[in-house]
Amino acid sequence: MRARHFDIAVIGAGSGGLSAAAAAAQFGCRVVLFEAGDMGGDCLNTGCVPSKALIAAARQAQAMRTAARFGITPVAPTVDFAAVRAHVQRTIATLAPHDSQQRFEALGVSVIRAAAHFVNDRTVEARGEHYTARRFIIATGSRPAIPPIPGLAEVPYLTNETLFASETLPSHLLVIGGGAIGLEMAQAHRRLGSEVTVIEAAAPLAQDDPELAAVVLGHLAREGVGIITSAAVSRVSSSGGGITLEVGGRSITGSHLLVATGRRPNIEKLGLEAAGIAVTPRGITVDRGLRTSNRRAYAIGDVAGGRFTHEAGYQAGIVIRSALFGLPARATAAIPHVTYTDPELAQVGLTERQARAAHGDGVRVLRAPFSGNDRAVTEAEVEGLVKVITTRRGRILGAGIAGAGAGDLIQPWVLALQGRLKISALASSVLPYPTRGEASRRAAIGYFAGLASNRLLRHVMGLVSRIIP
Ligand SMILES: Cc1cc2nc3c(=O)[nH]c(=O)nc-3n(C[C@H](O)[C@H](O)[C@H](O)COP(=O)(O)OP(=O)(O)OC[C@H]3O[C@@H](n4cnc5c(N)ncnc54)[C@H](O)[C@@H]3O)c2cc1C
Ligand SMILES: NC(=O)c1ccc[n+]([C@@H]2O[C@H](COP(=O)([O-])OP(=O)(O)OC[C@H]3O[C@@H](n4cnc5c(N)ncnc54)[C@H](O)[C@@H]3O)[C@@H](O)[C@H]2O)c1
Repeated sequence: MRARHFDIAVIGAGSGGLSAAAAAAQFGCRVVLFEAGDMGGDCLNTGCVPSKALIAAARQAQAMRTAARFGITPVAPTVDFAAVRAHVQRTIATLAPHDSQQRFEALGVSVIRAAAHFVNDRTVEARGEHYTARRFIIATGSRPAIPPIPGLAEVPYLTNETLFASETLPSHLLVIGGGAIGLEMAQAHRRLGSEVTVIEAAAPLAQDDPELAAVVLGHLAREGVGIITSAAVSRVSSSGGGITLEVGGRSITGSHLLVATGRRPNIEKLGLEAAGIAVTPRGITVDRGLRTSNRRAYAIGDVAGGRFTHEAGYQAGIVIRSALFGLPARATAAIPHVTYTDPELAQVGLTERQARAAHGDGVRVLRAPFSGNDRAVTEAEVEGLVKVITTRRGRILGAGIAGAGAGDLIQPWVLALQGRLKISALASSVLPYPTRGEASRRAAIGYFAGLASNRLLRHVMGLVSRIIP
């Protein structure tokens, strides 16, 4: 069979694959892009976009309930779930053209709407045709990992792949898994009017700084999200339209069940063995330049152990630099992450625990609570804090923020880490008043608070005051 030849073949048109295909096409390469499902992948269709649209609707409902603190009569909102769902679907439709087949074809990319798999180390097959390429970029993403809980396979359960198409608001949503999906969706459903119970096997938000996570978890508890921690679900069953979980000797019954217990990389149907591409259960094995064990092939995004859309996009840039220009490129940037609960939880670089593990006691921990931030006070949203970890000499190791808008507020810290700025750069910046961002500067200034007790500095100041009376 004669193969069609390209410079770059990209498998998967999600966050990583689309970024890579667009960049390669813009540099004039002949690019083929394979997509087995919907253009845009998880993020657009069943991930970031619908989840954030649902969260936005839920925030409006909550604002109506809690308006009394501003002197406005609070009301119990009437939630028209079909209309909420329509808002979610409309949001996807609004953003879809950016990821569409038409847009990519206009960029010069050959888009093949079919599953692709390797037949040897330099050829993939899709819909019975062969395609060769100078370089391959595998960006096939991940899918929900379903735990082997007895009875689970026999009951109707939701995952992120089905949740946003669901037509009824659950009266009681059970959620297995207290990670990002579990808690974002738990709060959104609670605010829209569901009773919600989350069952987490270990600790919720375990990737984050416990001090910051506690701010979010405390808020969720006050809003009525039930979270059962360190608990294993031993059995799942359904009867009379309800779903029952056996958890630590007690039974909890809900109307719907969401399983949000992590991800599995999409590696099984790719013919990776034929291509000499090594894998582990965590995904395709890559080096720091994201190259696989087949030197013609790279892997990016969730299929290579990634977790976030911006991470997949960043990795696309790294492999394009390497594949097109042969430039040595390594994925070394600190990847921030944000959990879009309210309050939000954001982190970049090391948490306090990670910093102490790496640097021992040679770290400084700087904090600025939002209760001391004028804008937060005017908006009656004073929960949370900025927490920054530096070395003794003021090198920034990491920053975390729990509070309203944390995902936006973390951005100067991303820049600071990327640009290797010292804490003095943030402390000396002039920020507009009143903004929540001033809390970051306040935390940075905290680094210098210790200087007032520095004996040498006080001695010098004493001398100066004698010379210049
Ligand atoms: C509910 C939810 C909320 C999320 N929220 C956020 C968030 O707020 N912020 C954030 O940064 N991240 C978020 N994520 C994570 C984010 O969606 C993923 O990290 C991101 O989509 C990964 O991009 P990717 O390119 O690796 O994979 P995907 O975007 O999943 O794309 C993979 C594509 O490959 C296709 N494919 C698979 N196999 C083949 C094959 N053999 N041939 C052809 N095509 C194939 C699939 O159909 C899919 O379209 C969320 C995830 C979920 C589930
Ligand atoms: N805001 C964001 O950036 C965002 C939002 C949603 C999802 N995502 C990404 O999507 C992916 C999936 O998210 P997720 O929440 O499913 O995974 P996760 O890894 O964030 O959390 C899964 C949770 O489930 C728990 N768990 C596992 N097995 C369990 C069991 N049998 N019983 C009870 N609890 C169990 C784990 O201890 C963990 O806390 C992640 O990569 C995440 O980064 C990101």
